[in-house]
Amino acid sequence: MSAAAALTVQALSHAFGPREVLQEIALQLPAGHTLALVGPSGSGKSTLLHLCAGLLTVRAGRVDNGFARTAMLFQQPHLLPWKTVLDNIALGLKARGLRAPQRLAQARAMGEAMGLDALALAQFPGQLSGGMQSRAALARALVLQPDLLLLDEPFSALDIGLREQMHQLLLAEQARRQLAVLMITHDLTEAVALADSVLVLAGSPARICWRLDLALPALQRDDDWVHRQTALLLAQPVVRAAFELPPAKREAARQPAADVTGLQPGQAVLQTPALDTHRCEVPL
Ligand SMILES: Nc1ncnc2c1ncn2[C@@H]1O[C@H](COP(=O)(O)OP(=O)(O)OP(=O)(O)O)[C@@H](O)[C@H]1O
Repeated sequence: MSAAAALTVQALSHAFGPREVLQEIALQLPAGHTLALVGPSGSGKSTLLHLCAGLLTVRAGRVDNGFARTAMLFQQPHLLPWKTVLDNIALGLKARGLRAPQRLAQARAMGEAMGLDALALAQFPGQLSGGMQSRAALARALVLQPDLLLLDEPFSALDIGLREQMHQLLLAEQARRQLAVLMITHDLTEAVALADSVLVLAGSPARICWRLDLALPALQRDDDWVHRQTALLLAQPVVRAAFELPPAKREAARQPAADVTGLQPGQAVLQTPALDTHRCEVPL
């Protein structure tokens, strides 16, 4: 992977038949960064992720994926029920042409790093809890040493404790190497906990209507910080309108809009420079 590797999306629009879903989307995701896509149901988050993954054909605009290896995690773990957990994790390595002893050793090491012990690795997916299956799915993706990880809400069905464990595993992997992550989530707190930038998609067709840039490294964020930033994000009228929420009543709505960048169609507006705010990098 070159130091300048990035996923770049420019002027991306998409329609399903006559229905326009996305309009003029632009984003850039460099190595080591995390971008979270949030927005109301049906706003086109999965469509955007699938266009980035090459699962849908780009018809208007551009998606340039400069990363050498991309992996994707879906809402469901999609493990093969007739293979052991270890074999599931090793599956992608077989496609890479690794010999059996090598791929099983790498799969075992990654499974263990994800908290799967020898017993769990020897079992079939149906014998594992949902949380263990999610760990296996994450191990199967990470064992391929991707430079870019696309996450389609893989943690949404997990309880709060398991979800936190998965976050820590992901952050540890990111700290180890320059893994870029593009994630969809319905959970604004999760987005603020993990992402360097949160992009809010809304409208019909959807555009990026708001961007929140968070300079504090994810590993240094504590619960108070995450909740404060989430409250500030949720207090923004544009974000509330995106989710069809009534106007905010809480104190957060009266606080200055720290750490947020509102994007009007065609222009970037830096609301209030704050310590944690990056310069807006969305090419419009
Ligand atoms: N293959 C398809 N054919 C036709 N319409 C589609 C297709 N896939 C998605 N859509 C429509 O495109 C719109 C955006 O869907 P998409 O799944 O991208 O939204 P989303 O923001 O990911 O939704 P959710 O948060 O509920 O998962 C929706 O109206 C959906 O019905």
